[in-house]
Amino acid sequence: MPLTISIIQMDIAFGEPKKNFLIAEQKINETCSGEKIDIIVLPELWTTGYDLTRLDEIADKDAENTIAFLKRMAISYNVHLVGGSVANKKKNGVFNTLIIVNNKGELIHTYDKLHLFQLMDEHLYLQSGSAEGLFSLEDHLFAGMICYDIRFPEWIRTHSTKGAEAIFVVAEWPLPRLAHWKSLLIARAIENQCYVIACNRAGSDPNNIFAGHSMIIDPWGEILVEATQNTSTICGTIDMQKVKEVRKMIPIFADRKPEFYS
Ligand SMILES: O=C(O)CCC(=O)C(=O)O
Repeated sequence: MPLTISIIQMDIAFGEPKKNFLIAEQKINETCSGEKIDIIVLPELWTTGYDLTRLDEIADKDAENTIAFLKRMAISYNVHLVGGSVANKKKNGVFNTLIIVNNKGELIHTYDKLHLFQLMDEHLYLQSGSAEGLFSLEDHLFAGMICYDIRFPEWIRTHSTKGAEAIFVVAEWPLPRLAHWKSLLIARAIENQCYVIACNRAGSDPNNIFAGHSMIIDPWGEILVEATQNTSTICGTIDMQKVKEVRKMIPIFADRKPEFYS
């Protein structure tokens, strides 16, 4: 059964979680007031932005507020949420955590960003995760990835060889590397023969202008929908039959020779 996805490419108020919860709620309300949406996607660090020096103060303790918010949205609008990532303050530090909640309001999975991006000082303020991003919704296996993770094809492959049919990417990807964003996302879709559903943020913060250009790419590498650089919500439909067809036509998973790869 095809699934309709809504990607919320929002601007993020720097270091202001309260404001960002209001923005997200309004956008979720707007996108759910039209056609039936199955899955909503939010961007990376959407409650705080990259206000890293204040994380101790503004990070969400055990992501409690964010999880409660996502559960409330999921039940109110009967929608699954790949609820973006947030600064998540645990006992052993602050993590960049992606949260998935299903349309019954159940917490399905959390994934802590594995690869920390040194160019934006993440390694100085955040802890690296240690577990996979696989999760299941509507009887399909998906994977959640965060921004810089897409530069590590082996990490995405770890998930596609375990059966992921779509990769959800949440990001705050800066404008100067827009060409990398597009090329990497398309490459990940083609080489893993899966959908790539990528949600970037819009706007700017004191250090960066962000690229926007959220998109949905099919398993053949075709872009189905793509946002501009501006704040917007884009919708598209994915059909897992297409994943089966492409994987049958060019059976790369059967043809792999992992014994030769280091
Ligand atoms: O890899 C890049 O160029 C951007 C990565 C990034 O912005 C992030 O991981 O937050």
